[in-house]
Amino acid sequence: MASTLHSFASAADLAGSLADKVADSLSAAIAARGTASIAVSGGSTPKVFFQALSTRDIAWDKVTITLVDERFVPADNARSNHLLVDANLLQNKARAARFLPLYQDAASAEEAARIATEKTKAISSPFDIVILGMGGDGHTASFFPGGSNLAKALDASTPRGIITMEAEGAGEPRLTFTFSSLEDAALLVLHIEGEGKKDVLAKAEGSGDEAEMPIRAILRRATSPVEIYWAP
Ligand SMILES: O=C(O)[C@H](O)[C@@H](O)[C@H](O)[C@H](O)COP(=O)(O)O
Repeated sequence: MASTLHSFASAADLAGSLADKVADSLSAAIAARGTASIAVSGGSTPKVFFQALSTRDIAWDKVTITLVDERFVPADNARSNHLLVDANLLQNKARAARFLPLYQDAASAEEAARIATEKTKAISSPFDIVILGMGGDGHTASFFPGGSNLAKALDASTPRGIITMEAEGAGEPRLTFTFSSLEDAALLVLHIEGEGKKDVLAKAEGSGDEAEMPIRAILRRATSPVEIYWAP
């Protein structure tokens, strides 16, 4: 599917513009269905965007927020994406939103993925909004090169839901929504920042296997147009 690059002079400009776009999309979904859903990524990039979005005056009590992926750690662990969202997005007006975590206090990541899949089925699909990030290795979500479940994660026929992923660059075992869960969001955003990530994107947009740079699956096969938000 096509992608559109939206470039900004600064991270602050990008955050404000993306927060406005997301708030408008959430409000449109609420007007149409009475509810709205958004799946966000963790990492270091989204923090300023989360803070901007948290201030937007929309019907947050009608919004369900979840994560694109999560490290298999509890929410009090510094590596937790839940902790990042709690500290930066579930603040201000967005405090009224419902948050569905992926991490579950289970005996294994596999059991946590099974439970999280069941619990997130309550979110209507497709997502209204998905915000993806991208690592320097071309991963997105927890679709890591060499990942234990990469083929299953990227297979369009894999049912929607959450699966585990282990990979050299991933740290802890990961819980991640599948490609099939993310690729048809009404608003599909790839949020990256820095010259280095722009170079990684250019390489990903070139030829090569999806397994080498899994972001290629989104860029090449997503049903929805990919809105790429970039700032230096
Ligand atoms: O759990 C995570 O880390 C994210 O979901 C992951 O997919 C992230 O988006 C990329 O790794 C980019 O991370 P940075 O924003 O830190 O570069």
